[in-house]
Amino acid sequence: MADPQATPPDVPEELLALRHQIDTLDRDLLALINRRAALAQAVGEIKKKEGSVVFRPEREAQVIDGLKAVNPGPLKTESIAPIWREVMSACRALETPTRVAFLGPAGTFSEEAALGFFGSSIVRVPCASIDDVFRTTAAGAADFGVVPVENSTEGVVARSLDIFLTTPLFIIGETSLFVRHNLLRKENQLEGIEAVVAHPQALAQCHGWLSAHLPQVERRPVSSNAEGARLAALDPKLAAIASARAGSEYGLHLVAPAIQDDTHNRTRFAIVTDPHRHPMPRASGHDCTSLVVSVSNRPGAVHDMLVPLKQHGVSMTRFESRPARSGQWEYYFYIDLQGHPDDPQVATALRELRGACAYFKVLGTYPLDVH
Ligand SMILES: C=C(O[C@@H]1C=C(C(=O)O)C=C[C@H]1O)C(=O)O
Repeated sequence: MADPQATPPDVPEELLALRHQIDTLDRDLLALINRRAALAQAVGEIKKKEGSVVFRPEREAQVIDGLKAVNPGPLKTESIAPIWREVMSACRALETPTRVAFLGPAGTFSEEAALGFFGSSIVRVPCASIDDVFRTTAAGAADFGVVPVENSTEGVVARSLDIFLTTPLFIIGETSLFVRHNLLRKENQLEGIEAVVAHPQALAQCHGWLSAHLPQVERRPVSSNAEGARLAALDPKLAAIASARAGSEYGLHLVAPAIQDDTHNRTRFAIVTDPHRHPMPRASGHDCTSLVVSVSNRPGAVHDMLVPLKQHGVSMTRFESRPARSGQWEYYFYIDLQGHPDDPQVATALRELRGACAYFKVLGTYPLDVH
């Protein structure tokens, strides 16, 4: 039998020499990464003694920011974050396992977001619904939960925002994903599809394509896109809308790629945890603080509430309203501010803003998503 490692006779000398150098460097890299891992283990021992938590999102953000600032190239700066996230994920796993809950089953965009944020050295805890992600994390069966909060085409994920009002969990990180929807099916053709099964958000995000290419076909909402893919694997008359990863997970053909109406379709996710088990991240230098507030129903109340932000030079990067369901045309406002409550200006602005609100809750403070 031929040796798979043997070099074919027609490979030029020059290429062989370069590959030899790469092999040598890879061994050096491996040795260096192992030295890094041993240091992380030592950090883990100190944390164990102190009884402090392992995952430090602000430190990980600083590590990535610091490397991006000194990257000499030719490696692209956007390649730094995914590489080091994986390295740090593997190092962190030597300190303690990180259990992460997300909307399952395997193959969802939520799972992809969890892997993108924590790296792949995690214990995956797939959940049946967004509510279940919050419940599982609050009950301590997962250390962190990953929940979608907004989509660039469809707007807010209402269920997540509503749960934020009452959950004891808080946000310690954010991450976002380009969402590419594909039509997946057991048979590699568009003919003979009886129903397209997907999460209602995905059906909405592909409305234009479905109307143009499958106008007569039923659109059947299911709990997640990956659940749709699972169902499509069982019934050849069904087609799913899901990620290419879900397609390979369930053995489906990619009948039509990238069918979302908006090619820049992005979803933003929040990373939540239990404040009794995890402290609020410290300032990383590039932070975001999320709040939910309400004001009394009187003219000028919303304006007055925002004045302290302007006065103290704090920028607002998001302002979202949701009905308070009181039947009185009252609203909750979801606000993202730039900065950390340890910044004196942010602290003062928050104190004054709180004074102007009927309801005020800090949902979390965390390092901005680093790419
Ligand atoms: C090693 C540490 O623990 C974890 C792993 C990190 C890393 O691999 O660089 C950074 C922060 C923590 O999430 C640390 O706190 O420094």
